[in-house]
Amino acid sequence: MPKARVYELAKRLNITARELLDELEELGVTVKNHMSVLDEETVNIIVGLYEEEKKETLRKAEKAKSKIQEKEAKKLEKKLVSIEEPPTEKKIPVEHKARTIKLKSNEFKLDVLAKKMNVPVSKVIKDQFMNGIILRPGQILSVEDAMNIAKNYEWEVELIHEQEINPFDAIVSAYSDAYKESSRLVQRPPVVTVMGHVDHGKTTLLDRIRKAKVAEDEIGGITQTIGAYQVEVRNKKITFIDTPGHEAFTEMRARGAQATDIVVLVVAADDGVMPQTIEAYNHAKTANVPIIVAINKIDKPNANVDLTKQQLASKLGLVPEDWGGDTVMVPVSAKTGKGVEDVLEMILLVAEVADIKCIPEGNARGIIIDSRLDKAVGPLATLVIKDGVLKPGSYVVAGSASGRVKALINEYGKRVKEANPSDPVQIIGFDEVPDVHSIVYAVDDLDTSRSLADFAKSQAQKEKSVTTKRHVRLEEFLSMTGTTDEKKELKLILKADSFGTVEALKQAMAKLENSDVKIEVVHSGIGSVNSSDVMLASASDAVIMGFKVKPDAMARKQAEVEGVQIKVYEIIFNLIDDLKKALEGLLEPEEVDEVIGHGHIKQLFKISKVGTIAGVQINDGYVLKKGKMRVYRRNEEVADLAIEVLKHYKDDVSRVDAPKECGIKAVGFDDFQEEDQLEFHSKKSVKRTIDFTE
Ligand SMILES: Nc1nc2c(ncn2[C@@H]2O[C@H](COP(=O)(O)OP(=O)(O)OP(=O)(O)O)[C@@H](O)[C@H]2O)c(=O)[nH]1
Repeated sequence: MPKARVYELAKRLNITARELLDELEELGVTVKNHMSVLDEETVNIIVGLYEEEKKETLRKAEKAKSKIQEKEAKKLEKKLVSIEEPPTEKKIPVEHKARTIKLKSNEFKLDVLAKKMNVPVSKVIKDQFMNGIILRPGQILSVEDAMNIAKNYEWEVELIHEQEINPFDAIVSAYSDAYKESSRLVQRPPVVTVMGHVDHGKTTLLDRIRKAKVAEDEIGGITQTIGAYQVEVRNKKITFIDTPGHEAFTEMRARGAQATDIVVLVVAADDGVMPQTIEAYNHAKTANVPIIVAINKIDKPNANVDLTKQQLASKLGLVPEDWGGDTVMVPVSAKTGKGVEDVLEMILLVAEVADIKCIPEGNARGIIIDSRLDKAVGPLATLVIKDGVLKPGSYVVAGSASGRVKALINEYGKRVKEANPSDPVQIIGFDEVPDVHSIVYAVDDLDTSRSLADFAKSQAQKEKSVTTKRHVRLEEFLSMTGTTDEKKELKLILKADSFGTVEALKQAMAKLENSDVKIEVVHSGIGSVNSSDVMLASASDAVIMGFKVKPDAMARKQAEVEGVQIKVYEIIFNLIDDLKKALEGLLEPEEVDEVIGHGHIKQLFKISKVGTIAGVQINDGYVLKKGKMRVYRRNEEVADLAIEVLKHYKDDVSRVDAPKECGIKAVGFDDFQEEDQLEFHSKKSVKRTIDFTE
């Protein structure tokens, strides 16, 4: 509405100029007299106020009429003739408990909020105007604004998260639909991951293959490995991924991205089956990936291929073909090169049987196996293509990272014009470093890639704010598996202090199974619960049970992130009893321990008669005096302590938050060292991931 003089506007509003002047004064608008000109904004606000008030009054009149409350209706109608400011609402007494209004994301509008608060829109506008905030009827509000406005009337606003449509689902289902049309599929080269126990020769074998198969001049072009390379054997390609460990392999799977088609399990013939051989095998097995065993170091005088085979059969159930089994085992020496050709031949053979296919054309998708920020070119991601063709100029998205491919670089540092299924390739062009192990999709245009990335970003933020339990918990096993007729299966990862105990536990567990429930030990091993166990549990939806072992610091953190439950026991009876109850659906959710923060010791103060006070920097979260703290030194837990004194400067406090510093005296412990890492934890009756049963 254009500018107007006071008397003109008053006329339009059917009130006297005096009334309008009073109103303006109340709103804090200074005007001289009834001839003063009001600017456009003020006119709009006043008109909005009156119109809203009129509407509100009409609504009330209608309502009153319909309820045959004649008196009220007449009063209100009368009010319409000479509209006055509604009597200021009485302030709700402070002791009145704040009420909650639940709004969907599309309901953050002034009118909706006012209606839900049962306050006329005009009043809200007026009140906010007094606070220096200009609102208009129908205005869309931010969540924060809505909360602030509501607070004035003793209301709280809550955002209802609606089931959002995940735009990535449409892309994924387009690929799965295409996979259903077998005529569209063609074979692609196998992608191979080499796994095995530390020092059994994974790197040497990969290097040997590369040297044997890649022309010298190309090797010369490699300035730094991109984490994958391709070789050609009898005109057929094989891609090797140089994953840093089997955790990475399983993490990809946990994210729904299986990069690997075949696993080569390297076992040194002079050392045999070792704990990480078993871990690696279990990762490959749960991923349902064919395994070829490379029995390595056969050049060594103490190499014993038969003994290794025996161990593979007895410990892993992998029986070699020459003993009547179905596992391909190849004796090799990565050092001399003997048998390496056989490994490659076997990979091709297994690949043929496995019938590895892809959608050869169309928009590409791939799996990121490495990513980093390069000083010269910015975000850099290495991926292995699964389907389609990726070209420079393609628009891509990987989680919250998006962009346009500026350049594609192969493993020899050369720019390439396209990358086809199973090719490893580096992408330059993402706007941020994409998460390693996420899936890259090529899309039609920049808008699509940006909006997908925005969606991923908002999802990630939501996930951060809501602690979701994503995996099975012992207490809820029966209820979570529902009421299907199928036999219910509780998946476990079992870690103990000795092989004997593992075996004893497995036998005891077998006795617990009945016609309705089955226990599947996905992986068992000795030693502390590590991040590999957590990733495997996450990928296979298993609970981790530890007997006389504890999770290491990394595993704890990862379990929190992945929502994996770790239960630790000191007494066999308790472990078995818990399992029994879980299978019978009788296990009560218990009070659990929650990690609330981390810190490290910066300085030590030794005070006679008192003991050692640790000067602590809180890195994240907070510390509670009534909580406890675990002390880690070189990644090993050295103590779990109650806190006797918690000080912030000179004050005794009950809590200190990051990034503050504080002084801590622990109960009965003075043996701190500078740089000890601290993990603060506290009991909570809410369900969490790590339970210390004893
Ligand atoms: N004699 C002999 N030594 C080998 C052979 N393969 C590897 N080695 C040696 O074994 C040691 C470990 O080999 P790597 O290739 O580093 O083993 P890895 O499995 O990659 O080890 P991590 O990366 O630490 O897990 C090195 O000293 C190699 O030279 C082999 O076939 N014969």
